[in-house]
Amino acid sequence: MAEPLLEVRDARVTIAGRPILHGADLTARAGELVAVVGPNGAGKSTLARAAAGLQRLAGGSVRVGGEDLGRIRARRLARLRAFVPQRPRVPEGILVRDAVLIGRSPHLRPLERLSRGDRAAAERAMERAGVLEFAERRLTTLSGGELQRVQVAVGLAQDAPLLMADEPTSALDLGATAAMAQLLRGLADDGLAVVLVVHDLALAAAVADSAVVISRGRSVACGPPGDVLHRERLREVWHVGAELEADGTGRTALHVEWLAGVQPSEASIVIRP
Ligand SMILES: Nc1ncnc2c1ncn2[C@@H]1O[C@H](COP(=O)(O)OP(=O)(O)OP(=O)(O)O)[C@@H](O)[C@H]1O
Repeated sequence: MAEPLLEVRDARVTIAGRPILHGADLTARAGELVAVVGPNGAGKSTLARAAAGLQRLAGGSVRVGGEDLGRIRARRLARLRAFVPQRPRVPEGILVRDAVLIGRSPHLRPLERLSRGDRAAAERAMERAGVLEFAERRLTTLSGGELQRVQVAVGLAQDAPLLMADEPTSALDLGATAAMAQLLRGLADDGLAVVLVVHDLALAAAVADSAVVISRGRSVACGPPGDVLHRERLREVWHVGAELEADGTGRTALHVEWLAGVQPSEASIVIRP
């Protein structure tokens, strides 16, 4: 089996004195799409940020391309992995095309100008993410869903063998979600290692080779989505009666007992008055 492009072992993260991750594992190989799933606040984004080198570890290890993350310099790390954040910072006045071109910066030497090849790579990334039509718009004028797709284009422009995307479909409509699913699956089929943090379990089951379930700061299961996202686990981790159905052709459904009455003490989301 190919060496993992990403290997996170027993990751521990403490924020403001509070343990947020206490034992999370995540492995992704070239050609593989790994979905990271779990309830709100479980630690998925923290795990993805730690795996991307954007969150300091209090324990455990992250290896990217077989090397310890702490030993990889920033510019080289940016050529090895692209990270599409859940909540990107949107600078005033920047055009979409220029934002995507920033994705090329890890490939430039200091003060080196963008080449024709860089511009072509940015155009390809915009085309693949379906954002060419917004190329001349300012980032601040985009809708939430349009902006998410632009963020994916920025990540693609990096041309890194490992792409991590934190909930890139959360603001997308059904058609745009399907297009994103196809794009991410296509990237994995092209040989990238893709890590997708996602809430939609039916989507995860349709596109992912494996799913890592995060619950209360730990990875509690890892394997083919159809195996790990069984009824008992959905009850145990999400506190809901639900069943995943997959026919093996990329068509999936999540049957949820929406009104079955979750005990308030069990609910992962508590709405306070
Ligand atoms: N900077 C921070 N300061 C304090 N707490 C934080 C900070 N960042 C994350 N947390 C807490 O860490 C926990 C895990 O957060 P994280 O964003 O990783 O969860 P998640 O699984 O991605 O959740 P969601 O599905 O809601 O996006 C949450 O309880 C969150 O409030």
